[in-house]
Amino acid sequence: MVVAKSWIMVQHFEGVPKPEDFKLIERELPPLKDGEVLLESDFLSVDPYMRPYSKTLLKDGDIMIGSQVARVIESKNPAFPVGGDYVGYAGWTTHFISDGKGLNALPSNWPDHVPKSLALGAVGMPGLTAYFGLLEICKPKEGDIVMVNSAAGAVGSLVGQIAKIKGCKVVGSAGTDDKLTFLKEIGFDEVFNYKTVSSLAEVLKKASPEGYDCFFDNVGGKFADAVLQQMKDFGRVAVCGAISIYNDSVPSTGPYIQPYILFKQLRMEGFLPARWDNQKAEGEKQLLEWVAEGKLKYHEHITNGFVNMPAGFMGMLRGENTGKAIIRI
Ligand SMILES: NC(=O)C1=CN([C@@H]2O[C@H](COP(=O)(O)OP(=O)(O)OC[C@H]3O[C@@H](n4cnc5c(N)ncnc54)[C@H](OP(=O)(O)O)[C@@H]3O)[C@@H](O)[C@H]2O)C=CC1
Ligand SMILES: CCCCCCCCC/C=C/C=O
Repeated sequence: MVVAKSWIMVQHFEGVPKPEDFKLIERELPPLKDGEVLLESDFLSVDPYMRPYSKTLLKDGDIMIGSQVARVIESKNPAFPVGGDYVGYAGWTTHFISDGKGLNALPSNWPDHVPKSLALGAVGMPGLTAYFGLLEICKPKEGDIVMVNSAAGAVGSLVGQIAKIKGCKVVGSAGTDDKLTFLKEIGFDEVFNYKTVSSLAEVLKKASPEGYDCFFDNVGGKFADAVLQQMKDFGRVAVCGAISIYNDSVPSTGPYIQPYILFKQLRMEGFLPARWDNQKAEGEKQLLEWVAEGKLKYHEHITNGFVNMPAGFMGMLRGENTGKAIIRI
């Protein structure tokens, strides 16, 4: 008999998620039926999408959405042997039963020295987001100038490095000076702390007086408004995220962006990595290769203990993470 611990969302978040919005529950899992497997989570992911997606995908009392790297500990399905590692989307839970649908095996050539938690980060959804979002939406060319915000995070830190691999100049922003040091270490050309600069417009102009060819936007809101005004003609904007407005209860209004898009003839496109599911294996292979060769550096912000998962999530939204925010059981 296995008892699964899970975190539920007690009530829909109002503004910034708070500790009282989460509750830890325990459930006894039933015996396995034929075709089923029992998995135990080793690493769980906390991601910004959980905040906006909770509004549409969850109702009060549901288990929080999310993914994990989990190990098969009992199997009644020969396709999923005991000991196998899979990425699952079972939510914030220590154990779960699956019929195998939606379980994704880690790439077969996963090197021993690469932590399996990277299947939730640099070689997982955030990695694929950076890879396809940058290459397919921004379409960077050698010599292009690329701006990325939330640059020290899971996606942004990879975007900057992939842009460098492609021969671009990369400008990145983050919310602490320690994060700026990290960005310089992984190869960013120009960096700034958006929380301490007196004018976003000025710092963006100083970092690249000629403007920007590509903008990989993780933040949205006023930050995006400032960058859009400094795009070069025919610039490409990948709308990846809008973390600066996910917690807004009332939608804010900003400058209307159509004139910048029109007169600079910009191309601006939102995207979700599932669009490239048919190329997922190729993306994972390239990311894993770059990681194994040391061309793509990764950093993980590990929170230990399932009991601390809400704290890890709220901390990530506040900017406590450098690199990918991970919960280790
Ligand atoms: N399109 C897609 O399919 C995907 C989109 N995303 C989006 O990409 C973005 C980054 O995600 P991810 O890399 O996983 O997360 P991060 O690892 O970057 O963590 C979130 C970071 O956001 C920054 N942040 C928080 N609040 C603000 C704010 N008000 N203004 C500016 N920055 C803020 C913090 O860093 P700092 O110290 O710099 O403030 C924090 O560390 C998010 O918007 C997310 O929703 C992610 C994955 C897939
Ligand atoms: C049931 C869980 C759905 C998880 C979807 C993950 C896709 C991430 C897309 C992110 C968008 C913005 O952050």
